[in-house]
Amino acid sequence: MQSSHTLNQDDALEQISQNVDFLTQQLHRGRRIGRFPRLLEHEYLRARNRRFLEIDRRIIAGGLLFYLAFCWSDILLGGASAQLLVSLRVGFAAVLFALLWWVPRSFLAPYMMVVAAVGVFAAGASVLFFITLIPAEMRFAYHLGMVPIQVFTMVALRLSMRAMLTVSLGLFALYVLLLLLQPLQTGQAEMDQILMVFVPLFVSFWLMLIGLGAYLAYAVESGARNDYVQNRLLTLEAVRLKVLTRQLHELSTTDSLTGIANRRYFEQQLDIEWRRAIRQQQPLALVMIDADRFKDYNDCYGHQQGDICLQSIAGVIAAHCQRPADLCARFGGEEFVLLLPGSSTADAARLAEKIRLDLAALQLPHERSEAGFCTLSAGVAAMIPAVGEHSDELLRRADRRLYQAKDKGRNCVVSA
Ligand SMILES: Nc1nc2c(ncn2[C@@H]2O[C@H](COP(=O)(O)OP(=O)(O)OP(=O)(O)O)[C@@H](O)[C@H]2O)c(=O)[nH]1
Repeated sequence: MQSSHTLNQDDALEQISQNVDFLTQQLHRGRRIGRFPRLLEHEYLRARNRRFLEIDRRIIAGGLLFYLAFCWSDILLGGASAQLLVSLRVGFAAVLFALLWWVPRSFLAPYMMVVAAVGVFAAGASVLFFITLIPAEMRFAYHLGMVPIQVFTMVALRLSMRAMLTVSLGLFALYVLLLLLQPLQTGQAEMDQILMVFVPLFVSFWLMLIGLGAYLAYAVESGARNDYVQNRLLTLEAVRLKVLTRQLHELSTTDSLTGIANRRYFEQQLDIEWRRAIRQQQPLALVMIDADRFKDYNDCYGHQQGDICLQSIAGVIAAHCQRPADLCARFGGEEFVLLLPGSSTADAARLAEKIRLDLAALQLPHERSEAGFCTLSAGVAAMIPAVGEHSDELLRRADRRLYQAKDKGRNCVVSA
């Protein structure tokens, strides 16, 4: 007989195995940063965003401070627009700081990577906008300002490859647009000659940086996805181990035929309760129960039917085992025990009598028994144990009374 609890555990193990197979497949698929199947992708993005929020809020704050530090260049190079540039820079940084610190984390978490990508894009776009405001001969310096922004996008933020490429190519496109709309010429021949060399070099340098960034983002993202799956597998293995340990514990303490505790577990509990009874000087009661004429039952109805009968008897006994400390167990063969901490002999005898009557009420046919149906005999004993006494004494007393019950003609409870 398998308990529903065991079935649930088997279901849980089956579910774990399916999940392990599914995740292992993800590890072995060809494309390393392709999206996971829908649900897993959703969970991955949630976990990634949570980590991103924890780690990268400080990095973004550092980036913003770095961005703010360039107020000095606005003042030095901005000419008539210096004040405007500083105000725009400080205002922009303040808005992002406020967003990072005052918007609740729980609200920001799902969008953190998008916020970071939009933030860095806006920072880059602001620098490009500043270029349009400063004197022509100083502009090239601000072109160089795009380098730290690109590096920050690539390295510090650890954006997904898609986000990194979107931000980088977006800024690059804006830069090209700016070059088309606002030629670099300063009107100074020597300066313009240098810029003619500088700009193509800068453009190709930037494109190379984006290529390198894409490769880095690919490596980081595929590693992160791999780690995520490996971590999920480790968690599943830990859960599997827990379920198996619990199952092993149940197997070693449960009687496989009846589903109630086995003798080994009973003996452990008897030892524990015996010592507790000594400490607390409380009574400990034991009922030994034996099916009557069970050899005849087997001979008459077959061993299989005998097993079913033993399950019914165990069911009746278990139904009366209601207090948390009460324990019923199969002692062996057709013999059962009931351990009742805190119960007196009279209490335990009353309970044993109820069990006897309940089994009789089932009227399980047994043509070779005196009653014509299945019955049981029980011996009851209770003790307030003293230091130095052994729990075997309680077992002996209950067993002796069980024999007395058999001698009295069976189908009865003896408690004195
Ligand atoms: N079907 C079945 N029978 C069992 C199991 N364990 C023990 N038995 C049988 O239970 C019977 C016990 O017989 P006995 O010890 O002679 O006692 P009894 O026939 O019940 O007679 P009394 O105890 O004197 O009433 C034996 O025939 C065992 O084979 C079991 O798991 N399943």
